[in-house]
Amino acid sequence: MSIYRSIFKKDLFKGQVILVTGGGTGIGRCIAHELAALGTTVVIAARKIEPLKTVQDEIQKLGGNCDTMLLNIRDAAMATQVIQDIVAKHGMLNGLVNNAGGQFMSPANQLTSKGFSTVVDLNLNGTFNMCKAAFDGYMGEHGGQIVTIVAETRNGIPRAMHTGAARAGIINMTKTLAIEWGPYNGIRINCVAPGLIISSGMKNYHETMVDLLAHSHWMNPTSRYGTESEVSAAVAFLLSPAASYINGVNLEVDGGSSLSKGNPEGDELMYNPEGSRHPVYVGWSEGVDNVHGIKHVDAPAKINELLRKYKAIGRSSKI
Ligand SMILES: CCCCC/C=C/C(=O)SCCNC(=O)CCNC(=O)[C@H](O)C(C)(C)COP(=O)(O)OP(=O)(O)OC[C@H]1O[C@@H](n2cnc3c(N)ncnc32)[C@H](O)[C@@H]1OP(=O)(O)O
Ligand SMILES: NC(=O)C1=CN([C@@H]2O[C@H](COP(=O)(O)OP(=O)(O)OC[C@H]3O[C@@H](n4cnc5c(N)ncnc54)[C@H](OP(=O)(O)O)[C@@H]3O)[C@@H](O)[C@H]2O)C=CC1
Repeated sequence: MSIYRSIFKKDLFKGQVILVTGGGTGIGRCIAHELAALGTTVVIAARKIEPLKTVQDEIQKLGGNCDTMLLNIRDAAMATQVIQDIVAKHGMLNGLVNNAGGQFMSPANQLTSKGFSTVVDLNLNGTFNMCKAAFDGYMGEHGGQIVTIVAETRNGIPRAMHTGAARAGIINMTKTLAIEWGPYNGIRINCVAPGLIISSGMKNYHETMVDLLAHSHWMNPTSRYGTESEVSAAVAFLLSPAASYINGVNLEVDGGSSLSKGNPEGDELMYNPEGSRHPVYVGWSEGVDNVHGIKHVDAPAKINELLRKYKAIGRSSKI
C-alpha cells in the first residue's frame, strides 16, 4: 500500500487520465504505479512495447487502470497522434508527465556535434514536442497539469554537458510556459530534478561506474541515493490540487546533494560514512513487492543490494 494513499484520499486522481512517457521502465514505471494506486487511468508510452505491456499487466493485476501507446517523443507528428488517440479513446488528458529521456556519458572534448544534437533532441525538443501536442490537442482548451523530469543542473555535469544543457533548457522553457499558458488556459507546469536514483536507468551505466556507485555514498547529506518512489511522490504532489498554487518551479528531489560539491574541511561534513540516518520512502510497492511476481526495482544487482539495506533504516521510526 502506498504511503501516499494514506496521506491523500486513494481516489485523489479518480476519473483523471494522465500520460507518463517512458512509463515502461524505472522511474516512469514507478510514477505510473503511484498514479494508478491513486485512481488515475494512466497511459504509458515509449518506443518499446514489451516493457509497457509488462507494466500494464502489473497495474491491472493490482486493480488499476492502464493503457499503452507506442511513442517516440523525438517525432513531433507521433506526439500529436498519441495525444489525439488518448483524447479520442479516453475523452480527456488531465496530466502529462514528461519522464522519457536520457544520455550517454562523454567528456565534452570528445562529444561530436551529432552526439550533442541527439541528446538535446531527445530531452529538450522531445519535451517541447510533448508539451505542445498536449496543449494543442487538449490542455489549451481544457487546462491540465504538466510535470517534467529533468536532472540536477544547479552545477555543471562533467561528462554529461549535453544533458545538462538540455535539462537547463527545459527548466527555463517550463518557466515561460507557466507564464504563457497559466493565465488563459488553466495549465500548471513544473519540473522535478532527481539526484542519483536507484532505478533501471543505472543499467545503462558502465560496470566500473556501477561499482563506484555501489561503494560510495556520493557526497549526499542523506548519505544515500534516492528511490523511484521518492521522485514519484513529488510528481504526484505537483500534479495534485495540493500544489494548485505551485507553477513554473523546479523541485529538486536529491537529498540535498546539489547544495555542495565538495568541502575543503573534509568529507565528514558532507555525509555520514557510517551510513544513512534517513529512512526511505518506498511507495506503491510497500506490501505488493513480489505479489503476482511484481518486482519493486530493476536496478543492477549491486545497487539493488543497497536499496535492501536502505529499507532497513529506522525501521522502528514512522515514515
Ligand atoms: C550523468 C549524470 C546525469 C544526471 C543523472 C541522470 C541519470 C539518468 O538519466 S539514468 C539513465 C536514463 N536512461 C538513459 O540514459 C538511456 C540510455 N541512453 C540512450 O539510450 C542513448 O544514449 C541516447 C538515448 C542518448 C541516444 O540514443 P539514439 O537516439 O539511439 O542515438 P544513437 O545511439 O544512434 O547515437 C547518435 C549519436 O550520439 C553519439 N553517441 C551515442 N552514444 C554515444 C556514446 N556512448 N559515446 C559517445 N557518443 C555517443 C554519436 O555521435 C552517435 O552517432 P553515430 O556516431 O553516428 O553513431
Ligand atoms: N535514475 C537516475 O538517477 C536519474 C534519472 N533521471 C531521468 O529520469 C528519467 C527516467 O530515468 P530512469 O527511469 O532512471 O531510466 P530509464 O532508462 O529506465 O528510462 C528512460 C525511459 O525513457 C524512454 N525513452 C527513451 N527515449 C525515448 C523516446 N525517444 N521516446 C519515448 N520514450 C523514450 C525509455 O523507453 P524506450 O526505450 O522503450 O523508449 C525508458 O522507458 C530520464 O529522463 C532520466 O534521464 C534524471 C536524474 C537521475
